[in-house]
Amino acid sequence: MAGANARRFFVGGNWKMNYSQAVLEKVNDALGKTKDAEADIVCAPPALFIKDFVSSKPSHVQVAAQNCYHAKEGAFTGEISPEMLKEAGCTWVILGHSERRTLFNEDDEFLKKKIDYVLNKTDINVIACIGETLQERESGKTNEVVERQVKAYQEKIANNQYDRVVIAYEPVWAIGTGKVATPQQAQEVHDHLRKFIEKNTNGDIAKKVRIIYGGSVTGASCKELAQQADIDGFLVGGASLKPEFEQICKARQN
Ligand SMILES: O=C[C@H](O)COP(=O)(O)O
Repeated sequence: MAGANARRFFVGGNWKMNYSQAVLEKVNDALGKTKDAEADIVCAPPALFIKDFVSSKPSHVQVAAQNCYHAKEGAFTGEISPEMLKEAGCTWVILGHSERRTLFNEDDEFLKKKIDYVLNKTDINVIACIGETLQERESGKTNEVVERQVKAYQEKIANNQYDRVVIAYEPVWAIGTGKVATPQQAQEVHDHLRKFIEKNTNGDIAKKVRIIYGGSVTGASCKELAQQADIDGFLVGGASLKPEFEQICKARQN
């Protein structure tokens, strides 16, 4: 596999359903100190507050939505289209987060429609999430599960669209639990995923595609994870709302 440095470090901050004026100010303060970070930094506020973030964030930070629907407009109560997100200032969207899969029953078939629409009808980029549950890991099914989830996305990603996609490996048992995967556990899955992507595409794409890790990443755990050959960044939940997000954005540097 290519050295990790061939791929630009990527750090996503998923605010989930958390927001207040004080949080916005705190996050912008931390982000203001990341101008020298050698990383793509992309934050995802709750949809209602995207515009507030767009008008207050530092210019080097990009904006993501946490979800979208696979149509431009219409009778889809409660949904938001990628076109609307773009108009609000988003250049990325998170798809298939485990909370969407588990709490809102989004399955691979549904997510295929979303990634297909976003990649082929808009120029928005995708953070495509995957990850196994604790039960799946304990019964030795991790690789099988992540392969199935990645394969579903891959059915809709053309070879020339991989630069618009970041794969986020987020073991469900590590999300919001404080139980971060060990660097070795994460590297093992990332390496497996890269080889799997290569099998379905080619070596060039596999070398270039970014695979990031998510699940209880903190300022304390980010450094060793960032040193792993196939970990190209992070998708951060809780810590993306704290001053330590600066440290996470610079995990490869310090
Ligand atoms: O999207 C982010 C992940 O769900 C990780 O969340 P966490 O860092 O709070 O565990």
